Amino acid sequence: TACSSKYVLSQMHPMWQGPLVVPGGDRQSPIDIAVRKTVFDSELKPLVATYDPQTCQQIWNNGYSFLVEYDDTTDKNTLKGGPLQDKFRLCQFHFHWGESNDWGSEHTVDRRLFPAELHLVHWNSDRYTLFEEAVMEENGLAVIGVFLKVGKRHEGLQKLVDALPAIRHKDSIVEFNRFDPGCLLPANINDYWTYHGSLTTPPLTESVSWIIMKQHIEVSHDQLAVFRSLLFTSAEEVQKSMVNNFRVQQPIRGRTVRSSFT
Ligand SMILES: NS(=O)(=O)c1ccc(C(=O)NCC(=O)NCCc2c[nH]cn2)cc1
Ligand SMILES: [Cu+2]
Ligand SMILES: [Zn+2]
Repeated sequence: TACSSKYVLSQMHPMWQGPLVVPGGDRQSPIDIAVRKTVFDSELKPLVATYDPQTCQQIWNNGYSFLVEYDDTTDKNTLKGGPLQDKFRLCQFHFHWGESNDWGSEHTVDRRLFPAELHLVHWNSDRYTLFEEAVMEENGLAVIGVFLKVGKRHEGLQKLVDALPAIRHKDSIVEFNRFDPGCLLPANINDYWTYHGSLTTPPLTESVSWIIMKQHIEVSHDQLAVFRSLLFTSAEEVQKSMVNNFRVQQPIRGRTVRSSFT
């Protein structure tokens, strides 16, 4: 496993990440999960994720990543339990990845980097009526993070991979239906780490209950290579490959990462 010391990532950070550290921000993401410093919390409940593939709407390149967006005007795609007090609605999922298989994830486990990380973004529909409201509130969002490793081909991911050439440039969008986000979750979703943090791209708001899965999923080298064929740039601009779209890690600032397993 590649450790981050082998790859001292350049401190130069593309402006898309926004400032390296948000002034006054003491709950920023991503972070390293130092396993021996995590605290087992027996009160953490099993996670209950219920998703309806029919509510999948579009896939688009927003210039940071590619997003698969769901109809979140009803309670068809919900997440509850785990560390959450309320019911949350899936709004979108997206990934972060590197230019090579040696790095790409935003979170790390004992400094171990993964080639990519999936984020399933949910907002608190018990307390708010719109994502845009929830994104500003401390208990507004819940994001499930799943690490990707290079190995066998992920059959469920292929439908998504096949749609990527159509959204190569920034701001391109295509209709995308009947995709079950549940197929991207690991077999066991009850072993996770959880902590309070932020969005990892602007607006970087400290409104996220992070739920990072202990178990990774596997995708093939070729599937990941298609992610890297996307562009940060729009059709008129000089082409820049969409790679290394992860934020540098942020100070833990005394936060505790809880684990649902011993
Ligand atoms: N990397 S990360 O921390 O997980 C993350 C970073 C930024 C955003 C964000 O800014 N997200 C806007 C957005 O997703 N807006 C959708 C609006 C919407 C509502 N309903 C359907 N789409 C979401 C997640
Ligand atoms: Cu900068
Ligand atoms: Zn993300």
